[in-house]
Amino acid sequence: MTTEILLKGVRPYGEGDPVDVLIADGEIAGIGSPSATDDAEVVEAAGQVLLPGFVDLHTHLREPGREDTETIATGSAAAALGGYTAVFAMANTDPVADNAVVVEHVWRLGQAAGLVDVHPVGAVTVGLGGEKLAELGTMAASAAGVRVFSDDGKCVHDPLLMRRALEYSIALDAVIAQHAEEPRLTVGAQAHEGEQAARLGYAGWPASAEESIVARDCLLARHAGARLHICHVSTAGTADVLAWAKERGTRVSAEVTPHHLLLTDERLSGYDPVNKVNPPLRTGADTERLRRALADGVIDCVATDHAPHAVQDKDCEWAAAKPGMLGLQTALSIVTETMVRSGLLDWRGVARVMSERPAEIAGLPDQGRPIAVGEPANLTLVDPDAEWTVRGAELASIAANTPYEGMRLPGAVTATLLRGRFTVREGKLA
Ligand SMILES: NC(=O)N[C@@H](CC(=O)O)C(=O)O
Ligand SMILES: [Zn+2]
Ligand SMILES: [Zn+2]
Repeated sequence: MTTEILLKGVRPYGEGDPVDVLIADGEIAGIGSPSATDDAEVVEAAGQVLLPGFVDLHTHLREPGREDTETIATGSAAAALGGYTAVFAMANTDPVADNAVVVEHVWRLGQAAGLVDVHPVGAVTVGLGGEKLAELGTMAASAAGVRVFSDDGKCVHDPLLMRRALEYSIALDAVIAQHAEEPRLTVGAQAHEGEQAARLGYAGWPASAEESIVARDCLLARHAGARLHICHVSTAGTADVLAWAKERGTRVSAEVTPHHLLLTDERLSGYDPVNKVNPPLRTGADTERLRRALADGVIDCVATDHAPHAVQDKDCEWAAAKPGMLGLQTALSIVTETMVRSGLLDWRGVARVMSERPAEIAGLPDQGRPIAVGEPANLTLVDPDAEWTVRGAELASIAANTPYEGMRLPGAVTATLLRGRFTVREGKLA
């Protein structure tokens, strides 16, 4: 038998009076004033909020291929420190995760690291080439049990191929996650198409390049009766399209990143490529609409799009820099800032958008579960009153490309439990 853990004085979902929560054998064994054995590990957690462990549908762990920027072990550490108990690792590695061998490799490395369940996302097309469907069936049947497929980084822009992928996904009970970017509309694009890009002289990435693909794919998914997930929604217009599609019963879900909830293209005046990301930072009106869409369920969940990059790929001229920013260790704080402090979500709502909905979308039976006796102890403890200052060099990722460098942020993850075992304790890896 494993040692029991007693979390003292926590508030599940930030609601009601403080209770003690007993964890034994990987499960929640008691809530209220349960009695623990003498050798139980007691954690004084007065005032802290207990949430189901976070689930990230969108992360880039860079292994295999770019282990100089992140590995599955270092990315797992960043995830656990960020309160995550499961993450989905995108397929745009080198080699691409477009076959059973690569996805099984990623799954096994994640289990060996043991800090978070790393679920590989399988590529939709061979080599992310957008020309030929990958073997979705063998990836689904592999030890990794892939249920989320995406060419993220690239858009599956051929409508016939997208239609076939959606049709094929039904039999696998899988979901196709689309990076919505019509490539013909974003040739050479460097920034959100608008006043700011015009002022800085950057080729623009128009909102319609995202919205047109989202609308098209909602129609394709509805026609096929398949499940579609939209990656990193970045525009107000996409929220409108999603609201319309959901109203008419389309099986579509969507995620928004913390950075698209907080940051705008006004940041680009500093010419610092740390702010370069795909899709680009949009306008204040977009962030406002995205926050409301997340609060009212038009957007289902938060996903980090954690995208580590090497110094030489970021510390260079804007046009040559790679798009993407770190996100795993700052997500909870950005959500606290944009959604909780603003009054748009309570902690019950945070549990929904950071744990329950992503677990449902990906079909994970043991994640995003209620905080109740007999449920698996995949849990996150949050200090809602804590503040901390972001230092890229201190984050667990190998890369340090955080856009929040030096910012003071609210909300801190103090502990994470995976199947009843601490992966993080007192804010540090256990
Ligand atoms: N978001 C990004 O700007 N970059 C991602 C790819 C992606 O999510 O499209 C990456 O892999 O670096
Ligand atoms: Zn993408
Ligand atoms: Zn991505």
